[in-house]
Amino acid sequence: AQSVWGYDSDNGPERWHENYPMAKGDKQSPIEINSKDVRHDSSLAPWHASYDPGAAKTILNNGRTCRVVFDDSFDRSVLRGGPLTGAYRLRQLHLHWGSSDDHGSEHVIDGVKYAAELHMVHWNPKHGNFAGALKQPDGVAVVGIFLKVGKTPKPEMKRILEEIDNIKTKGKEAPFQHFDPSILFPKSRDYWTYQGSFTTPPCEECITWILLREPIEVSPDQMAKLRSLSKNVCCPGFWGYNQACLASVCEDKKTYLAVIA
Ligand SMILES: NS(=O)(=O)c1ccc2oc(NC(=O)c3ccccc3)nc2c1
Ligand SMILES: [Zn+2]
Repeated sequence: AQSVWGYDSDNGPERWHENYPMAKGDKQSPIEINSKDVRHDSSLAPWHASYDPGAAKTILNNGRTCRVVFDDSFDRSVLRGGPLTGAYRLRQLHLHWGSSDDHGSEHVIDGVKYAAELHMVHWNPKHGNFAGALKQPDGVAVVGIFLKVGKTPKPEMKRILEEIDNIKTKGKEAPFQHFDPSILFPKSRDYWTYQGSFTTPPCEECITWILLREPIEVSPDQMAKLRSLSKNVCCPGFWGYNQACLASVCEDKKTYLAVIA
């Protein structure tokens, strides 16, 4: 259906601008980062996150990704420093992944596509609410963490991925409490930063990106678990990058259904 955006040829990034004019902006994300073009800015401070584990509320499968939602009704879980002025409130975190380990991240670093990319979305309370913050260049700050498949997976990722079994179908939401997402941060706080946008519609150019240089590791079966989320939502919705794997699964199902039919 043309009306719903996605990653197919008829509703993909090349056509998002038809419904979301911002998609044709000059500060669109994601981008490729080439170390040779990166400039060191000595005026940048280190960034700091101080999250309250009690702020975690629910985990939901919105038909595109799995999203953990936090209480952002006051400065309870905030991100400060780095390129930011003031405290930005953590609203949600979600992931982007692909159908195989050689792709899936949205940002590409020196030609490297990681298996997945985790986004922690924060907004600037000086703009009143999230919807207001979307309209401001300093409205939103997203910390991006790259995930690569390895042998020493981060045990903390387990918590999110274990929950996936409870939100198998689109629209499913489950309680997700007592969770401090800063346990997902890699050892190094090194980061790249740039002014960009939402990587999916509405593509608003309101994001200060803070991309962590050091990836975290997940195990092969943790990646499979993430991809399994796609398997159970075989609908033409807007799955995003995992559209490919969903399509393959759908394809299989269709073929399978065709066989049944
Ligand atoms: N990949 S991204 O650039 O981080 C990205 C892209 C698109 C997004 O839409 C939203 N909406 C909410 O969080 C939201 C949460 C609750 C209510 C309304 C909106 N967050 C996004 C982050
Ligand atoms: Zn994202």
